[in-house]
Amino acid sequence: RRPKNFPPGPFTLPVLGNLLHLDNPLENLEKLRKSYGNVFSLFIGPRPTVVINGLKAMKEAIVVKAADFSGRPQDLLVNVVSQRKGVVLADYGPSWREHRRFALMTLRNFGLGKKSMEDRIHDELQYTIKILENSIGSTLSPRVMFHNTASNIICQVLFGKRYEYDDDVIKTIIWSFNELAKMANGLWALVYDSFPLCRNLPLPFRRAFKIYGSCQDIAMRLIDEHKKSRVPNEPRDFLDCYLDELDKRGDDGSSFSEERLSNYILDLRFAGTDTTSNTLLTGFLYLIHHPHVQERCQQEIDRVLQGKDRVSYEDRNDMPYVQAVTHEMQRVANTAPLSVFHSTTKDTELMGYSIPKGTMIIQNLTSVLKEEGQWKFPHEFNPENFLNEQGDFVKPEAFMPFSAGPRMCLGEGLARMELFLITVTLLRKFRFLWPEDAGEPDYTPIFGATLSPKPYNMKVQLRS
Ligand code: HEM
Repeated sequence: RRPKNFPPGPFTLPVLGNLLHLDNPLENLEKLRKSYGNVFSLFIGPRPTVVINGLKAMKEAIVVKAADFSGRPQDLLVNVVSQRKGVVLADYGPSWREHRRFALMTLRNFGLGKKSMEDRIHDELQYTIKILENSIGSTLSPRVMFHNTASNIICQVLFGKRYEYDDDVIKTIIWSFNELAKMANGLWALVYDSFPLCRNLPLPFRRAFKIYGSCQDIAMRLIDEHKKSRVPNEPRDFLDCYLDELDKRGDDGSSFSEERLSNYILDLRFAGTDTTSNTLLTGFLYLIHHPHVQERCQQEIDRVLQGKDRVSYEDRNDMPYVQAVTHEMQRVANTAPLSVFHSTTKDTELMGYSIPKGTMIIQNLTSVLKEEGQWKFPHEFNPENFLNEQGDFVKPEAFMPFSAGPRMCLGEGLARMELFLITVTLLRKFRFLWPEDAGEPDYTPIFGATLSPKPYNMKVQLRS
């Protein structure tokens, strides 16, 4: 039963609630939005859930009433498996806040350290360039390449280390997180989430605990290695910074601990890899099929960089067109279409509806990134969405791929730097083409933990 003045929604089935509506989530949520408006409700099994659509309702919830809407559901399989620690799934409260603040400050300070964030990105790009150079004259599937680039950049930031793709550590982490993502979207997670009495039974969801445990063992080994080789107060990476912070805090009862660090680095590695790599993968698919956009970027890049040996993040201010393109790549990639689920922290209201404490909240970011009235060309790939009449770069309010408010993506700065530096470096050196025998491109995305394009191949040419 819907509580009094709860947002409207479709008829619910016993036990299943509205699960059948989530079969093809993005399409079905759009249909429901058309029937019930920008704020509607669903039952995921027995769990009441409110779906928020469109810029106006989204802002009211996550910006204006930020504190009311910034919780995370705490009793889903994924939370229990990750022990409600880390940062992505941690509930709104002092320990989440402390950890979030620490990560933001640490990531920002990397720009000032011996090896800046830009250096780390450029170092990794040398490997990407080598792969592309070796592929000239043949075709290449860019999925593994972009995934490896994004994974190694975040690993360099977190552990000061890069991994070859066949390294056992990274293979285990990738495999484990893929399995966990599949399980989180599958039937057994639903049984776990909906029927608490089943939780202690030896059912297949117990495998998730084992898989997460093996990742945590790897994280603990990395922490031990760092403890042996570190010089206090001379941090090489994020992990060293956290260990310095632990020294500083001592046993003051704060929420910082080695165990929490292991959850934390797994969270950051996970949140910072598929998101960036799938954005690049989709972005390059569109660039390949819009050669005039690729060429215009190359002209701007050549003009601004001239004899410079590499692009710096500062250069973006002189490249309005490239900026518009990287933002448009993100808008169409729509990599985290339903954000990360939120939860209400107290009884509250949204657009006149009453929403009780503990209600699960789904932010339909797709509905904002493609909202008619907010964009010049909501349904096509067109960098003009980010350019004004004078050709200056402008960012509309509805550009929300990182969400907004206090839970907004913590890696936004790093992700934006990566997208700009990688796109410019690769477009400066190469031309990307569609293989003649590849048929028509299929832009239909695959829905998973993040949205990704279907696998595709590309051809690479060296620019003279
Ligand atoms: C194009 C790349 C990326 C996109 C589109 C993206 C998108 C998002 C979105 C939509 C959220 C949920 C915000 C909310 O709940 O309201 C999020 C959260 C988060 N992201 Fe990202 N992200 C990207 C890259 C990264 C990177 C590189 C990192 C690593 C440093 C990262 C770390 C995080 C963390 C830690 C959170 C949880 C924040 C919290 O709960 O306080 N993300 N991201």
